[in-house]
Amino acid sequence: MERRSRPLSLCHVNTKSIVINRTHMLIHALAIIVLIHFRVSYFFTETSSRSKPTILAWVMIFLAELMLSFFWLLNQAHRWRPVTRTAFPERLPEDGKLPPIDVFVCTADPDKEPTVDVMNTVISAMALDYPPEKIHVYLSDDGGSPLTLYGMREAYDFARRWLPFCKRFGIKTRCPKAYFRDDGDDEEDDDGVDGKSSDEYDSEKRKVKEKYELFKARVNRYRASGHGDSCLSSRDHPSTVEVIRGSSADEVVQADKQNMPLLVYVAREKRPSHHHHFKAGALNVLLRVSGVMSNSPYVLVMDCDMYCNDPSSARQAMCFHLDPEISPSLSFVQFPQRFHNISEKDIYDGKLRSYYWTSLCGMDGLKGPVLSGTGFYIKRESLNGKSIHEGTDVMDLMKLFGNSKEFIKYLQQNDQPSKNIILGDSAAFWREAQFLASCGYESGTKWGQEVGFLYQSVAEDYFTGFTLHCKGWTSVYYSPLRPQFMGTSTTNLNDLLIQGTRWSSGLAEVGFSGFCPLIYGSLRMPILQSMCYAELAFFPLFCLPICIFATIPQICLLNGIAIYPKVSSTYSMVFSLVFVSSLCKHLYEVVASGHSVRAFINEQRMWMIRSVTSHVYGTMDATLKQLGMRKASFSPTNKAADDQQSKRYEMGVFDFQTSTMFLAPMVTAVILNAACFVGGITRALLLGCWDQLLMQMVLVLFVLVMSYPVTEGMVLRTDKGRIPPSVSLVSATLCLALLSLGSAFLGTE
Ligand SMILES: O=c1ccn([C@@H]2O[C@H](COP(=O)(O)OP(=O)(O)O[C@H]3O[C@H](CO)[C@@H](O)[C@H](O)[C@H]3O)[C@@H](O)[C@H]2O)c(=O)[nH]1
Ligand SMILES: [Mn+2]
Repeated sequence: MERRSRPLSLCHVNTKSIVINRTHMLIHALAIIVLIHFRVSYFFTETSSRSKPTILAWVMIFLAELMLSFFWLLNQAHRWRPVTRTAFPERLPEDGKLPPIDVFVCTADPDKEPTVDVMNTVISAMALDYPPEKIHVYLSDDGGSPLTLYGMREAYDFARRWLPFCKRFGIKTRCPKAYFRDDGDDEEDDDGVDGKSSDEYDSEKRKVKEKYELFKARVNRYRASGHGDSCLSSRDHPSTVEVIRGSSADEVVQADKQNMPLLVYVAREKRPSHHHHFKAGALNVLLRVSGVMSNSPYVLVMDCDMYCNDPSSARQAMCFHLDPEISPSLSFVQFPQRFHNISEKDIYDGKLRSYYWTSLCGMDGLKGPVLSGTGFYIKRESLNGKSIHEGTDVMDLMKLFGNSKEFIKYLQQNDQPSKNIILGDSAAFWREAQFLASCGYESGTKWGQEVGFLYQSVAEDYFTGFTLHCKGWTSVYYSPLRPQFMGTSTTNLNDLLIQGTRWSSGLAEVGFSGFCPLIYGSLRMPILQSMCYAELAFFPLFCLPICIFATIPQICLLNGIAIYPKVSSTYSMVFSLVFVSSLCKHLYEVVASGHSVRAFINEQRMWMIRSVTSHVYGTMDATLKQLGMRKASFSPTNKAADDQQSKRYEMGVFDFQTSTMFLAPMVTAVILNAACFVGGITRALLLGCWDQLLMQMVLVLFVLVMSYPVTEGMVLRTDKGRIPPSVSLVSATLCLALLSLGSAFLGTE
């Protein structure tokens, strides 16, 4: 009795953060009000310094300040009530009573996403610490590549060795690549060998390692033989659905089939004439195919670059999904994305610390975190768009879900999932599966609009989560000490900015659409929650104020136009307060989350770099899409590392091997700041106007110090990763043009 009453999970409100956050909010808000008062009153008082150009500069700076203040306000929503959680998997009911889970892994391109790595993800999912007959792993292969299918068969064979090994010795790192990579002593301590003699463990480990090497070699040989070449067919191929049963019958395997999770390969049909909607489209096909095979009530979604790092995530997620207190409205449990390939120095802020350490904990204290694409356990029912029960009219359901009677039959049996497993020996079944994976299946249905993962934005995760919250579903963020999922982060500037552009475009797309969180969201969810969504949707718009702050005060400085109060006036204190208080708050958050001052600097720097590059292009892309002048695109990030680039990354040296499109705005801004700084100092030395111009000089100096790696890449470095002189030249010309244009508008003389 006593056992039953103990909760499966606890939610702790982070009181200390709340006190600090709200106090800071109050002080900062007051300072902003004074600042606004200062700006507004300027426009209503006659002073000798008022000339048309000065007013123009002031208006621009004021607008930028208002935008920053608005973003700051949105940013406070997730700081209102941060929480953390604890789960108690040991209190779950016995295995027989646990619900089944379907695992979805997506891959798209065997060149950018090395097959062996994708299979590692698949194997780590098969090895989840959960009754194997209740785990069904589906891999969606958007590349339709024979190499991936071959890899799956090999992976299955290896898993027949690997799974019993993990179970027998209580291995925690069940992604073979990670396990053998961290072959050091720490790992063994961590993993323990569960009472088995270490000789036995060592010898088994050696054997398994041999098998793993063999598995890798076979896959790589297949690739080298050219069998896997699928460049041409990746956009044009029929559907394939296959239950993987392994190829080698002669192996002495330690596990019988009963102990292996179901493994299914799905390549949906792709034709140039049909839009395939990228990952969301792939996930929806998996929802349908799995719907007629296992139809588990819960689905774990994983990107192919993110493996299960701790096998207990399924049980931990169930602590929330089976908790009667929160379960009825709970749609998904989101685990953080952590990355295994981030260097000590993390120069590109690849950890996304502010998102995974601050924002999501904050949203968890409201209605729940944003859906973050990978590492989440979602209730299948919540993706149906409406509640379905046995009596629901079949014709109505067909309008929503398409014409598969089989699929609709299982849809209506949502409550008895485990009985549905068909290991498909009938031809009719396979025809149905192919039909569900065909590219024409969705036409005339509500897939992607109301049902499944939504197509509106290339940030399908964000948008799907948003509409779930709009419908009243909630979510939970759980970030235990040992990361449950480990992914591959982008580790060079080029990939990072391309990815950033896609994210910005996907987010801004929602912000600009009829689904704008501030309007559509605030009518359907608590205002604080909608502010959190708006913060993300408008995040790319930081490019507007930052581009102004990177140029206007500088051009004004060069032309002797003061846009900040005199240092001797009290207002200057208020401006300094706003500046320093936001920096201090950020620094505090970085340090309080266990990170270094260097991380703080990296975050500031990357925020500036992104604001003048990927945010700008993302915003433009979203605007053009909104105007119907551009189509959506999703180029998967490159997961195969380049040696030279990796070396530079490890050393903490920026790699500027990226397109001029990304480099030019950065370099132009730095040259402009440097030139105006020199010009401003000279002016002050000659004319002695320090009092008026000092604050501007400090701002410019701050920009220059933060962007030191750009200056270094331009002037001091000679390696391949430097900024090419041609780009510097183009940027210098751009800078000259900007200066003359700016001075023509703003110059007083
Ligand atoms: O047409 C496509 C394109 C991509 N993918 C898969 O989508 C996943 C994510 O792609 P990736 O290149 O790794 O992009 P990231 O920018 O790293 O992904 C982040 O951003 C995406 C939204 O832009 C989210 O879907 C992801 O979960 C999130 O990790 C990968 O498994 C891909 O194989 C497909 O299945 N089909
Ligand atoms: Mn990824």
